[in-house]
Amino acid sequence: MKNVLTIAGSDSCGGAGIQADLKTFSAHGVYGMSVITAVTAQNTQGVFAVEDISAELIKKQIEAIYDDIKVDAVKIGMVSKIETITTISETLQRYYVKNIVVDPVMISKSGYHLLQPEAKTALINNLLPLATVVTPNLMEAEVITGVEIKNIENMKKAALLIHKMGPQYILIKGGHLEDEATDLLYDGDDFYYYPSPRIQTKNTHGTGCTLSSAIASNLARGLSINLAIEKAKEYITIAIQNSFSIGKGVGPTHHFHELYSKVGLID
Ligand SMILES: Nc1ncnc2c1ncn2[C@@H]1O[C@H](COP(=O)(O)OP(=O)(O)O)[C@@H](O)[C@H]1O
Ligand SMILES: Cc1ncc(COP(=O)(O)OP(=O)(O)O)c(N)n1
Repeated sequence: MKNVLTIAGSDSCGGAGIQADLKTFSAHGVYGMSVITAVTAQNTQGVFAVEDISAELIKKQIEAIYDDIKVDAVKIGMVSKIETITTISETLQRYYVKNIVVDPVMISKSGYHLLQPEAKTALINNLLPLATVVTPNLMEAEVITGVEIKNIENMKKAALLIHKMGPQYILIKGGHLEDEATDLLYDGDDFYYYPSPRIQTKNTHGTGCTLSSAIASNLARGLSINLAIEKAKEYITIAIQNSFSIGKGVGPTHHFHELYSKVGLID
C-alpha cells in the first residue's frame, strides 16, 4: 500500500479541499492521510467563514505522521497565511520529503480569498522551491508571474517564469481557457499538452483539488511525471463528466472506485 498525505483546508460540503483529496486517494487505491490547515464553512454557493489552525498544531500534525509513517507523496493545497506556509516549509524540509505536489490555491470559484493576498510572496518563496510539480490555474499563474494569460502561448511564457522560481515541473491548468480545457506541462526543457474538450457543466467544484491529488496518488504509485499527469487528466475528465448537482450552486465531481476501475484508469 502506498501512503499519500494532503496538507490542506477542510471544505464542509465535501467537494474540494481535504475531503476531495481523500476521496481521490481512495479512488486511486492509495492510503490517504491529512494535515488540516484551516476549517472553512462552505457549500456549493460559497465560502462563509474560515478559521485557521494554529501553526503549532499544523507542525504537530506533520510531525505525528512523518515520525511514524512512510509517506510516498504529499499534496499541499489551501495554506491561508504566512505563518502556515513557513511552518509547512520548515517542517517538511526536516524530513527530506519527496514527491511534493503544490496546488497554489488562492481564490475559490465563488470569489473568497483562501490565501491571504499578503501571503503570496511567502508561498512563492517557501513552497514553490520544494515542489516536484506546481499546479496553478490561469488566474494563479497570472498572480505568480504578472503575465496576463488568455491562451497557450501566454501559458508557456508563465511556465518559463515559474520554472525559475524553483519547482521541478510546472503544470498550468487550462480549465478556465475559453475553448478546450488544455493543461500545459513544462519540465525545464520541453512543453507537453494534456487536452480535453470542454465539458458543459456548472458542477466543477473541487476540480483543481482533485487533479492535484490524483497526480500525487500516481507519483506515489511510481508513475513517471508525464504518465502521472496523463492519468490524472483522464481521471478529472471522467470525474467532471459524472459531476452532479447537490445544493443550489456549483456541484462536486464524482469519485467512485468502480467507475474508474471499469475504464482502466487504476488497477
Ligand atoms: N469544463 C471543463 N471541461 C473539461 N475539463 C475541465 C473543465 N473545467 C476544468 N477542467 C479540468 O480540470 C482540471 C482543473 O482545472 P481548473 O478548473 O483550471 O482548476 P481550478 O479548480 O484550480 O480552477 C484541469 O485538468 C482542467 O483542464
Ligand atoms: C478548503 C478548500 N480548499 C480549496 C478550495 C479550492 O478548490 P478548487 O479545486 O480550486 O475548487 P473551487 O473552489 O475553485 O471550486 C476550496 N474551495 N476549499
